Amino acid sequence: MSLPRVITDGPLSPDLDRMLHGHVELLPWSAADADRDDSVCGIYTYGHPTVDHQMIDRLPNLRVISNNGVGVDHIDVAAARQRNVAVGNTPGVLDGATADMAFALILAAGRRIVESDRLARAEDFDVQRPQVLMAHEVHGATIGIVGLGQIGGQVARRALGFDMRVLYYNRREIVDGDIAATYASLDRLLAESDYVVLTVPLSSSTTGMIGTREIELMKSTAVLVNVARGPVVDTAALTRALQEGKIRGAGLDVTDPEPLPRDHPLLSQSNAVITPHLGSATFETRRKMAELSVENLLAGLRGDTLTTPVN
Ligand SMILES: O=CC(=O)O
Repeated sequence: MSLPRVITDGPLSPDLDRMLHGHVELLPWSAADADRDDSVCGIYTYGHPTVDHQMIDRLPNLRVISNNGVGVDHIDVAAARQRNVAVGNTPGVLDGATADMAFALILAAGRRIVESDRLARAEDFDVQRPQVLMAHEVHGATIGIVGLGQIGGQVARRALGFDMRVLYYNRREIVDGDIAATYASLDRLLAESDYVVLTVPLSSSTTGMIGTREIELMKSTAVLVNVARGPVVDTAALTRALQEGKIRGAGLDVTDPEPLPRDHPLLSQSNAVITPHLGSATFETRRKMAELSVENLLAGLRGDTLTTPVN
């Protein structure tokens, strides 16, 4: 019996290869370039390849798009819905790892860890000078979480462990929430926070949410941390602000564009700590993401309800 055919952007991890073996026939992403392909029933997105309505239209027998990740800004979910194609993602399983990364960036940018590491390794480093690489404290500071969802909530829990005052901004205030966080307008949050952490999904309303005006509202000692999506921040405005010392630093797990071109000025800023989109990159979390996304894919191919459908 022939296996359902699924287009994917690989190479997939060995775990995923093992989980899919014997269940589906994998086709390379380039297979989607055909004018029309009646044989393809599924799309499995591993990185963040674009699935637009043209691609969906070229695959008339498509039943499911399963995304190995929570953000689905690269998938035209509305077009899929219109065609009755199920879309699945992996919410919940990566919140802790992504919040850990947010905190790693808070501490790294806040306490200048990367600069300190470079100094400790420098040829001419001899004795520690008293004023070298001074920073500001993380514990007891005010953190402003933009997007108190599942990941933002995990960031808040960690912040409370650091005795931080937690502000958050959402489109709507959370009533009866179980986290000791105070709702603030975005402007107030930006003005009062020492660490501003972005954990919102990318959408038309969050694209460019942090630009020149918003950065101007931030304290000159504040640090901006982005574990959401690069385009939530206006890269040119952030680069200028870091160059001019308008804010103290940035911790970025995501950038726009991603990756940054090798000659991008942001890469020369020592007050920016940049990691290449590794929020979920732990063995434990990636395993759970693989299991959930494969479960969604196989359910969709069978015509069953997905475990974690997008909306
Ligand atoms: O960026 C990571 C994800 O969307 O899961």
